[in-house]
Amino acid sequence: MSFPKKLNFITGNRNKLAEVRAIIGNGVEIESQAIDVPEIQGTSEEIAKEKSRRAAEAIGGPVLTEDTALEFHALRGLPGPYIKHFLEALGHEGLNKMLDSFDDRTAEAVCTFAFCSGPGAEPILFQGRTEGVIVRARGPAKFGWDPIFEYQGKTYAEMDKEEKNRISHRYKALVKLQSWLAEEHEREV
Ligand SMILES: O=c1[nH]c(=O)c2ncn([C@@H]3O[C@H](COP(=O)(O)OP(=O)(O)OP(=O)(O)O)[C@@H](O)[C@H]3O)c2[nH]1
Ligand SMILES: [Mg+2]
Repeated sequence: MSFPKKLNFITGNRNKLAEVRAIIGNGVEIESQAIDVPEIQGTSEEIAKEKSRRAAEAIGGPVLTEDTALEFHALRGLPGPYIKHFLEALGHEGLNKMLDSFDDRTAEAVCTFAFCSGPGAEPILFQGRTEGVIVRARGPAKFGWDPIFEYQGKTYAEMDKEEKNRISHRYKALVKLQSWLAEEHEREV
């Protein structure tokens, strides 16, 4: 497989795209198409893989996709990859209330990128995790559940962009993706 000089990040989420571009910098060109790829049920890994397979089929070429999960430890990992629907239905306060009867409010933000080199190819996964605590909303509500995910005393929403992008689940996954890209490049030259 030839080393991808450009990545076509298929996502309907503009905030994800902005963070990916900010974290990757000038290393690799990130193109994007906002195609709505149907998402299956399953683990984060299964969902991420299938999303990239379907995106590769849809555009007939190499793609990068990403799936984000928010795992509440007290709920044994739920809502996990279904956080989007829980957030839409319950909002920040509803997600907090889900944990009010538990002592444990810890959670993990999980980002799983999948690179699929084309229709029929097996996707490769790059996962990053950041541990935090679910708190009552603090900070501007610009991106999903950022205001209720606290990491070392600050919610993601209270951090400036650079600060979040140095410690986030997405940053950690992109470090792995970038080192894979560098290895592929080494192999080619
Ligand atoms: O506060 C947040 N900080 C983040 O860093 C973050 N990353 C994702 N999300 C939200 O979590 C759900 C994942 O669902 P998701 O992975 O299916 O994403 P999506 O459907 O928006 O886009 P995509 O599937 O087209 O890529 C969606 O509600 C996203 O808005 C975040 N919220
Ligand atoms: Mg989605």
